[in-house]
Amino acid sequence: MTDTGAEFVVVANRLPVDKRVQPDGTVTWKRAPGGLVTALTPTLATREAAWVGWSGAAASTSLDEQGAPLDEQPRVDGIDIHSVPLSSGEIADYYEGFANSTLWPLYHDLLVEPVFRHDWWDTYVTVNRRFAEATAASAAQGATVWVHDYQLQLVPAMLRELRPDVRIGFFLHIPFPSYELFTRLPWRRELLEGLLGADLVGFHLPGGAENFLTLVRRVLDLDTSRDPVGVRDGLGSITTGTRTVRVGSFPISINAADVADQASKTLDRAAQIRAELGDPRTILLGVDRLDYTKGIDVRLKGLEGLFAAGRLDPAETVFVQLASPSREQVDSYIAVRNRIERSVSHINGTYGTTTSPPVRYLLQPVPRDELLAYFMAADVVLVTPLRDGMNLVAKEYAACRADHGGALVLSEFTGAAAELGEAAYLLNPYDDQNVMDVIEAAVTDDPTAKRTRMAALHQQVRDFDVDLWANSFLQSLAGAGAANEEIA
Ligand SMILES: Nc1nc2c(ncn2[C@@H]2O[C@H](COP(=O)(O)OP(=O)(O)O)[C@@H](O)[C@H]2O)c(=O)[nH]1
Ligand SMILES: O=P(O)(O)OC[C@H]1O[C@H](O[C@H]2O[C@H](CO)[C@@H](O)[C@H](O)[C@H]2O)[C@H](O)[C@@H](O)[C@@H]1O
Repeated sequence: MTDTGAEFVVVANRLPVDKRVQPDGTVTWKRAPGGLVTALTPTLATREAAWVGWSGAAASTSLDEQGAPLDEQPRVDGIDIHSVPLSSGEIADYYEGFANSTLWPLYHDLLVEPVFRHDWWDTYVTVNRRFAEATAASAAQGATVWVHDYQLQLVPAMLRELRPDVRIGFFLHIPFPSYELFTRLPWRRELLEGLLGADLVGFHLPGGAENFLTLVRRVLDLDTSRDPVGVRDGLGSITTGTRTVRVGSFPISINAADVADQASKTLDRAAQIRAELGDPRTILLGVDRLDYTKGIDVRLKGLEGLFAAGRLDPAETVFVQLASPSREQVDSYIAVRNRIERSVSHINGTYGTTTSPPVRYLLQPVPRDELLAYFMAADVVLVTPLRDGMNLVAKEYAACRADHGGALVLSEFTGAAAELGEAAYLLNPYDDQNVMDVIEAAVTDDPTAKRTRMAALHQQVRDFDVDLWANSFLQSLAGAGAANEEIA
């Protein structure tokens, strides 16, 4: 880190680098390509930048005099990496506990029952404070700080307390729930007050922004705007003391030109994948973290129904599900994995032969190039979440298909449906009949109609890419911060 600190600081639960410890104990850090780091690369490249986050592993370093693990600060590709250490107990209570067993299910429509535990909350506060302190130490005077996601909702107010000179933006990557769901939280006031430390609070969809405005008005009794919030425009506002917090909708996207370019180099591998799968008439594909929100079981049930009714022929159809292990210590994730694996076995046992099972299921992340080759090989991609903040897989598939081949089946309950819903094959994952009808239509529809739909999807993601997301958020933040600084 420079002596004066960074002028742009990203704060996210995850670091954009992987830490490797060699057998001799030497530590190396390698950039890990992820959605957020790709999105922010142009911004990070043009400024003195720092990234505050967690390495993903329990801290193995020694403890300081307060008993907290010591942190690490490598510089990787010009970014000051500030690694916030978490002990294994903190990972259990803050990450697996409060973030992923309380907030995640509550914000995703109670798909599983959230667990409310005061000891988890206490650790969430402690860890958020550690992130805020690390950020305060790494930011230059007047820096712009962009805090990300539900794991760190207390950071904006904690950071403002420590560093009133910095501009603070907060972006939530998952859905933001209604008053009725959110107010179940025993700590509803604290979480809202935490977010109000920001100059700008951003959501994917206007609905999330409007839920936030309603909650602030009703729970904290503050003055807020009441007009509908627009997309990248028409910001809402909240008055708190002498400050105005702006509230907006900024749908995240991908670097579509880059994805299309990379995908165009995988055509040989795509042809090889089709051959390896037995050259079926139809390849269906799912790509997800193994999460109960993603509706992997929904698509399996739909497929089974279509096989059972003779509407799709299992001898001519292969469904490939690429699943990445996720949050594996959390009970609800263990349960959904068991459900999915039972269903895969049942379908293959009932509708397959020993040499050609209709479902191919992989529980491992695949390399990026391989993933793009699967997108190019797929006739239909199934994106069927019960609830999802955005869903970048849907956008990546649309970006890959510059050839206008393939078809996208997309759940209404994804953020992506707000932009891709007209040209995708839209389904309601809660309606078994509709799931079957829509998957069947995407397989059997007239090829010209499919090409028209994919051309529209591809154009949409080319026109609204990730630069637009980052730039529109940061421009709104600059405006919101400047207005507050004038008053101060
Ligand atoms: N390289 C690779 N990327 C994956 C794999 N599975 C999912 N991804 C990527 O992970 C991201 C998932 O983002 P999204 O659909 O928004 O869902 P999220 O998991 O809830 O963030 C996308 O960029 C996917 O391409 C995999 O097996 N390999
Ligand atoms: O860090 P993990 O616990 O392994 O989880 C991975 C990320 O999952 C979530 O992704 C969300 O953000 C995407 C991009 O905005 C969006 O498309 C998707 O709908 C969301 O589910 C989570 O929000 C991230 O914090 C996690 O790092």
